Amino acid sequence: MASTNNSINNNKIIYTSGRPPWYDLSGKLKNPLVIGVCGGSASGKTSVCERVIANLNVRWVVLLSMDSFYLQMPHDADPGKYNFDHPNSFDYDLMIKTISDLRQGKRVHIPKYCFKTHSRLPHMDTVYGADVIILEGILSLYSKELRDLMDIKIFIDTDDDVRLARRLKRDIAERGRTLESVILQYNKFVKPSFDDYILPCKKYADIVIPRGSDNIVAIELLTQHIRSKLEERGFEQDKVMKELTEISRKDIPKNIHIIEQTNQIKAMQTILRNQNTTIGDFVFYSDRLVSLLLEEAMTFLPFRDQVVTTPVDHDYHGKALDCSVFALSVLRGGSCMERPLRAISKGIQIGKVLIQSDENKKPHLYYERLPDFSPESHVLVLDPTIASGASSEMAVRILLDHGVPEKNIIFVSVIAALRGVLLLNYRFPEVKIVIAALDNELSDKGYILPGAGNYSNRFFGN
Ligand SMILES: Nc1ncnc2c1ncn2[C@@H]1O[C@H](COP(=O)(O)OP(=O)(O)O)[C@@H](O)[C@H]1O
Ligand SMILES: Nc1ccn([C@@H]2O[C@H](COP(=O)(O)O)[C@@H](O)[C@H]2O)c(=O)n1
Repeated sequence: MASTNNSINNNKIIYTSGRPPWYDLSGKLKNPLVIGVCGGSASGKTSVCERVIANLNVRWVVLLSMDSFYLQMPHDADPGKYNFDHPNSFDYDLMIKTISDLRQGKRVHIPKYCFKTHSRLPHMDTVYGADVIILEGILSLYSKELRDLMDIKIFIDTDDDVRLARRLKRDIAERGRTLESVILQYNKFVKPSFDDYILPCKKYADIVIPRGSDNIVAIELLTQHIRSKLEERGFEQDKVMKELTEISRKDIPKNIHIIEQTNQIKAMQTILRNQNTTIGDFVFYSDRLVSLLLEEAMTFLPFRDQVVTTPVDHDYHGKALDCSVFALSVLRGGSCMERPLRAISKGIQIGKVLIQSDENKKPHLYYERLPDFSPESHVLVLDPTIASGASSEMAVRILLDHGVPEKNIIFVSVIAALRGVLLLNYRFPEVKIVIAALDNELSDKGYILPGAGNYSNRFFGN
């Protein structure tokens, strides 16, 4: 598989093209489309999936490989005598649970597998739901329970000789094998298991694609079919984007709050946006502006009435904070906002997530450390910029996954691009978004324009 992104466990990659929106315009969870792609080893399953994903141009696709679900080979087993092509080599229970959880929009942990050591790696990948979930693997259509979770079942039918030739090349180059070992394994296990278990799965397929990724016509037809199935389910990305771009600055939805553009606020922004501003000044004015933003954000927290007695023995009818408040810092940018937050909110617990975009500007979760959220928690999300809105969506989704209600989330950002912030609001209409500035443009490279450049680089000086 081409390494367009993500986590590489030696040769196989869990491809997650972007992250999910999960919700329709009314905030309801959408049903993702689950596709199973089966076929012999090196038939081109992964290559076909990649082509379909590229053609589809849907934002949220998860491509899982059955290889991630190989059971641990017994310690005393000889890899040369072990049948990796038998159904018993796979953890079907985990596969079924994973696909079923993903269908429900739940977060899942996917094991990583190493073909060189024939074992699971200690770390897992965290994957969130998607519009389209694809499971590819030699026996992905073998289990009825798994098939029942699939909306479209595909079999890639590539000539045996072609597959063997490709496998030889790949296994020697990428999986640390010798010519002899590949041929031995092929004759002893791969070919017999193909005949006994894999080929019989063809009868379950809705679509059979001869010649794998060479079959451009079949791939195009499949893409169109998936598109129409997605439309039936209410995934209308193009329409949504068009509607969003038609929203004018005057019709900004009520949960997007831009702080009052006083001269003082404009002056701070001017310093932050100026390319000649020194790091010292950038940090100073960032702290100042973020403090004001956070104060404004906190006005959305629930308060209760409280009466206190003043030192001159009079009652004062005041207010007290009426909830537990946490913060979620979206690293690295969010760390620029932590100091002013700690100065305002004594002892606040700050969770951290590291979300980084790949070369296709798709966000991926690399790290999370979270406090114990509850349905009563209110959370301030700290991220100084909202560009495309994709990583912001992911941060919100993580909170929802941990039981924080959407209405209890307040997203605090210094500068947001119009499109990104509208998209975030579209996905999560109840999240309050508090920003200091709303910029009109987003460049092809994903930079907010006019923007302030890379916020954390300017803050930390690198
Ligand atoms: N149409 C093709 N022409 C040439 N090589 C291909 C083609 N499709 C796949 N390959 C190569 O064959 C190997 C296996 O392809 P892959 O798509 O990973 O198959 P699978 O997922 O079924 O094992 C890879 O090294 C890939 O680059
Ligand atoms: N430790 C392992 C595990 C699996 N295999 C072989 O991988 C093939 C499945 O992967 P594809 O990408 O080709 O679908 C399967 O045929 C196993 O023989 C292995 O060699 N070693």
